[in-house]
Amino acid sequence: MVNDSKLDLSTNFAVVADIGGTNARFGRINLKTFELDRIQVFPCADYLNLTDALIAYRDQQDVALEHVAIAIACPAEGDSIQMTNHHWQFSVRGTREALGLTSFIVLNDFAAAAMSLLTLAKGETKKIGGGKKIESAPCAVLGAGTGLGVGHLVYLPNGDVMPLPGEGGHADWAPLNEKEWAIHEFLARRFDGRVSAERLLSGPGIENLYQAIAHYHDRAVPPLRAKTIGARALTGCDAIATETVNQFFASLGSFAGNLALTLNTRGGVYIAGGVVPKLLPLMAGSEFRTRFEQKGRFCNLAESIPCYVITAEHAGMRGVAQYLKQTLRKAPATADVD
Ligand SMILES: Nc1ncnc2c1ncn2[C@@H]1O[C@H](COP(=O)(O)OP(=O)(O)OP(=O)(O)O)[C@@H](O)[C@H]1O
Repeated sequence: MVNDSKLDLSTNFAVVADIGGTNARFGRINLKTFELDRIQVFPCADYLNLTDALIAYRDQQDVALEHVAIAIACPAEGDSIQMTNHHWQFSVRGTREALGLTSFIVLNDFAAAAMSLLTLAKGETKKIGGGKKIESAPCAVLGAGTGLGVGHLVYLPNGDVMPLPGEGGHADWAPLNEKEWAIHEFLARRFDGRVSAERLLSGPGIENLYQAIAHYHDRAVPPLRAKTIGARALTGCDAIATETVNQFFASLGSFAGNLALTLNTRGGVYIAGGVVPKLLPLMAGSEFRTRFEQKGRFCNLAESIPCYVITAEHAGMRGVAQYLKQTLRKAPATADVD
């Protein structure tokens, strides 16, 4: 997290954003009520840089750019920010000065996704399979979008929560059967000998999987966008697309189960990102949960941990707002922000 900031309890509104490799989502948060309004989504590809996108948002929504807090899909630890799956890069201080901002806070997008878990109402998640959530136990959140994001949320003894961002989407992918080894071999040739989980478990990953599975069956297929593959799988008109989505969910289950074991996430494993909600009708019949639980001597632990797909709108921006809420609460209080 980078905080170039004079945000305090006297502030009324902040602009918040959730910047992914494909979509930049903006909104305005009321810092007294924590309500989000003036929401607008821009394709990142339409803007040269973040500053231009922020200016377009300001002009189209008639909001003041004074306090800005963003979640972005890359490490956010120093002044220099470079997106992983898009060309935008900027200096935190340079952006604050160029836009004349009073405060500018930059979070990793999965730190925000982790904070968003605190805001989820009952109807905003869909449970996949069994297991029972233990309140205040660690949670994991992963999200397939342009990339594969990973974060965790832990509860501290003083009642605060701490989001733990990371780069878990870039951990090695582990094949588990003969077909997966063939997929691994195909993708290793494409990606310089190493296959990270993101190479399968993302929108571009679905496109890679489609080619790899066609190759496994000795079939020639055209390069298709993830959206088309997803649509074909949903209608059942393309057997390779159906197999691709099934493979996607099987590997997502294995990966989610690895996160559950790594941090003993008895608070649950949550699935964010734009891809899974679009393919949700195919998830229940997939191998997702079987593979989540297939953890050898620790299958009982995996079985006890629930999985949820986040179906809430704008969870990333809500996560940024939740982060601001916790930060402001800790500031020396002269006013009530709740
Ligand atoms: N119907 C669909 N089925 C499968 N994938 C889809 C579908 N529609 C869009 N996608 C893929 O979803 C991805 C974009 O997802 P999302 O909106 O979560 O991205 P993002 O938040 O900008 O990215 P990130 O945060 O991962 O950098 C694109 O790779 C796109 O190809």
